[in-house]
Amino acid sequence: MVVKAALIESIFSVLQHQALGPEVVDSVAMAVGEPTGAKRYVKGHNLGEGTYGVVFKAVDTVTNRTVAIKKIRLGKLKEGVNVTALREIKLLKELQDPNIIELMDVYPHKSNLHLVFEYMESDLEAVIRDRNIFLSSADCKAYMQMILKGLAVCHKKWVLHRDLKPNNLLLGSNGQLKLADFGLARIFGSPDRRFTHQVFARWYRAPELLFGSKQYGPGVDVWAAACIFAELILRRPFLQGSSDIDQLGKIFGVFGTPGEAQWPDVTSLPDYVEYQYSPPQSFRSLFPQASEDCIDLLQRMFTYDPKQRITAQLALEHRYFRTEPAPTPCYMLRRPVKPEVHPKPIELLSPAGHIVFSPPTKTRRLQLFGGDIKTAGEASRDTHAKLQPELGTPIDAITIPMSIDPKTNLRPTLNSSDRSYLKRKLDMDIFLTPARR
Ligand SMILES: Nc1ncnc2c1ncn2[C@@H]1O[C@H](COP(=O)(O)OP(=O)(O)OP(=O)(O)O)[C@@H](O)[C@H]1O
Repeated sequence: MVVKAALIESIFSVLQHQALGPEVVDSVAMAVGEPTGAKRYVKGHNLGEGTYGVVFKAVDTVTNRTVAIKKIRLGKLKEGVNVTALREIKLLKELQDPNIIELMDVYPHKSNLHLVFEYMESDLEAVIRDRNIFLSSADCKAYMQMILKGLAVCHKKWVLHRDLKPNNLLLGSNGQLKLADFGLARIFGSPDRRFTHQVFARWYRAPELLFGSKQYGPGVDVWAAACIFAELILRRPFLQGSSDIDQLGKIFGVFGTPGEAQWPDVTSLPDYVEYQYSPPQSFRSLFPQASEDCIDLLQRMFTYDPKQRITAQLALEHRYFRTEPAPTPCYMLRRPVKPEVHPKPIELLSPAGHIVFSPPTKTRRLQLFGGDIKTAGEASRDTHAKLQPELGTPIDAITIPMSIDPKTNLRPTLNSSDRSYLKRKLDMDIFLTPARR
């Protein structure tokens, strides 16, 4: 690990005093002997932009490895410090595991902090969306096992990820899945510790969060993992609410409105409101192709009462992972078709006649402009229809229902007011509550 603990600690202590700016951070780096951080990497193209910063591809000239560098503005003195980066560094330092993204280096440059990660080829969302990939039950089992292994490690170290979703599950060239994007992660453990409930992209939010719980635990990550499990099986996001209230409505429409017997504390949650009674649907009807073991595990992960919801560790020990078929070895998992490998960029024609090129690596940011908005499923079908002759492979008979909210054409993520609320909240949290070691 190239990360210089001393450097990071120095940055932490400098930033914790808040009276100092980015120039001081640079001089701290010099003092601990790493003035050439930025010079070590040859910058490549942008890989994408997340809520907290731009990520670009680069080559490490010392090791010759390809890396991904996340550039995060440290912020001006009067704006306060961007604690997201600090949080991510601090937690990733403690979490080293084959199923968790490796933070290889950290360096300040100008007024930005750069986090250097191992480069990952793709993500689980690209797999789920790629209609050329048939996901067998052994493949789904392999992905779930890797997700739960990564989560179990986080929870064992008292870390909640709080932003699990398919595009935060990155895939290496050997098919290995790794949990990434720890910008919203938090230390948990103290029973009276109160957290913000504005975490997770809506479709992956546990019902206790939607009812405003501030004293939640690792069950929120298990619920999100269950949503991803269902998404792998169905090949579409499972519970696609268009607002928080609608999200709860979608959950209750599927699993039934919870009563006190099923979830004893539900009525005392801060934002609890009574919903009209809906009966539960049977898991068998929701997942007709799934095995009994698979359904049993899904049911345990989708348990309403967070206290009774299965833990990531116990989920890993569930018989689903011990019975046939065995999880596919990761190097045998099919990788999504990368747009770069096509002879020409993927084209999507908008109704108004504009040619819209898909982003080089990130189909999930797909947004059409001019005229009607297509669903991602329609766009994906168009894309494949165009590519089929070039690929030479017939799009087989598997019919995969693909639907993303047709109104927005996008997966919901945190909105800007959520983000500024979070930023204020997290700024306070990190300086007021020392992390558990
Ligand atoms: N280690 C990595 N290797 C390759 N690409 C990466 C890596 N880390 C991030 N990326 C890519 O960089 C882009 C931005 O990632 P980032 O984690 O900052 O945000 P995000 O997950 O896309 O969005 P959000 O912040 O809203 O969750 C994404 O396209 C992501 O796939």
